[in-house]
Amino acid sequence: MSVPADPALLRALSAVLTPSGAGDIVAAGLVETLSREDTTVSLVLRVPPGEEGPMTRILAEAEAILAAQAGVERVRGALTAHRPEPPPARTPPPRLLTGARTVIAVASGKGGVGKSTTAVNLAVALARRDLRVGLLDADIYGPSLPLMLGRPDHRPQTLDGKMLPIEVWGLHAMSIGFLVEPDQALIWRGPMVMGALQQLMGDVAWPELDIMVIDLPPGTGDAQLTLAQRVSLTGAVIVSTPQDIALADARRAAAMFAKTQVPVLGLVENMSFYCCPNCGARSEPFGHGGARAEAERLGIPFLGEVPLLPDVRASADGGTPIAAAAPDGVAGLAFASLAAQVAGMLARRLA
Ligand SMILES: Nc1ncnc2c1ncn2[C@@H]1O[C@H](COP(=O)(O)OP(=O)(O)OP(=O)(O)O)[C@@H](O)[C@H]1O
Repeated sequence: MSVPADPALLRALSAVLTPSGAGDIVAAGLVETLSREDTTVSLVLRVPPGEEGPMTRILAEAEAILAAQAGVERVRGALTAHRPEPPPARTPPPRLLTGARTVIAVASGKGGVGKSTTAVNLAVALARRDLRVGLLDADIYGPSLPLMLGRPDHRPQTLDGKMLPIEVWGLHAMSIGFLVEPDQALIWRGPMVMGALQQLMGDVAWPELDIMVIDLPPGTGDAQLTLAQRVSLTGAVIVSTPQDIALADARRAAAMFAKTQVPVLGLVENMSFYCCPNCGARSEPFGHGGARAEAERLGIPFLGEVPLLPDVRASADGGTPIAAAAPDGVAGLAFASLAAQVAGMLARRLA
């Protein structure tokens, strides 16, 4: 059976430039089909009008790149004539959050893996690197940021019709949780979801920021896709626990970002191992190494392991993120390392 090829192959193809040299063939939409059957990969490239000559060379280049990928033994490449131009699309709605130089989404395929914990601590660790950092809790189904930041009862002030983000732990933060009563069940119907997200992004007086960290809702549904389309995401960090079931969901999240052409900055393994707070002994209740192996399989960076520590939960519940409460502890250092890698990957955009 033929299946869509994994995101690593698509990423490999993005090294091939278009005939004009402006952009790559993936971003330019020239990859018509990329599928895989066991060790055989099939590739069909679309020929833009008048580019038949250079596209033959580009197809050969793309075939050579695919043939060099792990697990690929045979590549079947073909060119196809250009499609008729689609009717002019309606003007797309304006992009949101344009005041941030970079925007990264923290995502998970599954709830409860520590996505919000990672987003908050990553944001705090980035702010500790003297970056101007925003944190947007877009997890409209279960906003946990107000509690994790120690401001469960905060209500935003407004200035000139826009809400002011809260300033806490060196961050500028906003959450849907600041707008609804605590414990109020958030049951959103489709159009309301985008309305709420639009409000969080467009109706807030965000200052100029180096990095906006968005805590996405868990899963790979409409809210995540819409957000990826409305915000120019610089990249995504995927959080998983080591179990196979969480990793399968992480894989789905990676595929979603590949589909929306958002680069995945890497995979973080949360609750990776347990450190006994008394004796410091290490154990691995959920197994170990799964996320690293999965990252390798997907061809994305592995961004490190965050330990399962009672202090991480206690400090989140107590409103002081562990990256601020104990930056030199084992979890604080894990988040500092994550922040250093993310800042490194964004360095060109932040220079
Ligand atoms: N490394 C860790 N060590 C100990 N507790 C953790 C760790 N990471 C997360 N937790 C705890 O696990 C619970 C779930 O974490 P969190 O809310 O961050 O998950 P989530 O993936 O954002 O969930 P959802 O998206 O469903 O809200 C919280 O109580 C949090 O304090």
